[in-house]
Amino acid sequence: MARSLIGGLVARGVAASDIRVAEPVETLREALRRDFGVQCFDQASAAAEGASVWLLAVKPQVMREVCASLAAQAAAQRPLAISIAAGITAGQLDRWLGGGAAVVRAMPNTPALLGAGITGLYANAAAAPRFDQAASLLEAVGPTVRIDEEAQMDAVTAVSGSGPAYVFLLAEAMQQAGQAQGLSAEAARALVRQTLLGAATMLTHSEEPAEVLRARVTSPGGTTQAAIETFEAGGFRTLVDRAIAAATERGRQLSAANE
Ligand SMILES: NC(=O)C1=CN([C@@H]2O[C@H](COP(=O)(O)OP(=O)(O)OC[C@H]3O[C@@H](n4cnc5c(N)ncnc54)[C@H](O)[C@@H]3O)[C@@H](O)[C@H]2O)C=CC1
Ligand SMILES: O=C(O)[C@@H]1CCC=N1
Repeated sequence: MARSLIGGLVARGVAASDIRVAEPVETLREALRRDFGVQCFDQASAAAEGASVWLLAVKPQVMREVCASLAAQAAAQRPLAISIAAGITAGQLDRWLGGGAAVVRAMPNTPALLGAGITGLYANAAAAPRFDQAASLLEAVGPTVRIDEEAQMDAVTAVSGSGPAYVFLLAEAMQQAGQAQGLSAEAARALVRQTLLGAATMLTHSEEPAEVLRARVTSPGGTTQAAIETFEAGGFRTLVDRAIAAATERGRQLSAANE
């Protein structure tokens, strides 16, 4: 995810020399330098030195350890700390950074790499005066949505953080189904990719809700109706509801498991 954000920021004119990245894996550091020209370090403390904004992009399971390694610098530098980790709360981040930290929880998604991401943002009280700074950083890779109730960040994660994977799953399933009906892999892939792009473009350019756009494709007694009835009879909406609820719950579990 950090790679997507770095790519998006650099593509949108942020000076690569202003971005300092911590990455313990040498081959990944080399790739970041080569691809984006950013400064790379093997320790978080080295990357954070002198920086007024920290973007914490490690796995939830290692966030505590990384924050602890930065606590002394957090007390001295008083940075704006932005975490993109699923589940980990602002209270946990604040505590692990030593207390009194300005913390923003951000939940971006991987289309950020193309400037087509969307990010949910929640700020704790200490970060509220610096909210715009966090928003403008993430806006380099797509629009942002301010979330006032922190508990809702798990739902943001479930809908838009994980969301691209649901679309890719749909693409995989449609492609396989097209091939099962006799299309070549190449033809099925081309048809599915452009169909998803076209539908997503209509969703973003139209004032009409998804429901109306769907109805317009669905001729009475036609092919779409046959497919939609099959989806509905198979419990499609319930399945999506259960999947998003499971992802939301996993966010809560990630917080509790890393307490
Ligand atoms: N993948 C996604 O679509 C999204 C991920 N996130 C969040 O982003 C975070 C990272 O997830 P991914 O990018 O998927 O994982 P990843 O495993 O691809 O990236 C994590 C990176 O952190 C590095 N790392 C490990 N220990 C480190 C340390 N001590 N200091 C600095 N870097 C260290 C790893 O070498 C790795 O390159 C997670 O907290 C996840 O919840 C948030 C939104 C979307
Ligand atoms: O799967 C995950 O936990 C992360 C958070 C949102 C997308 N990827």
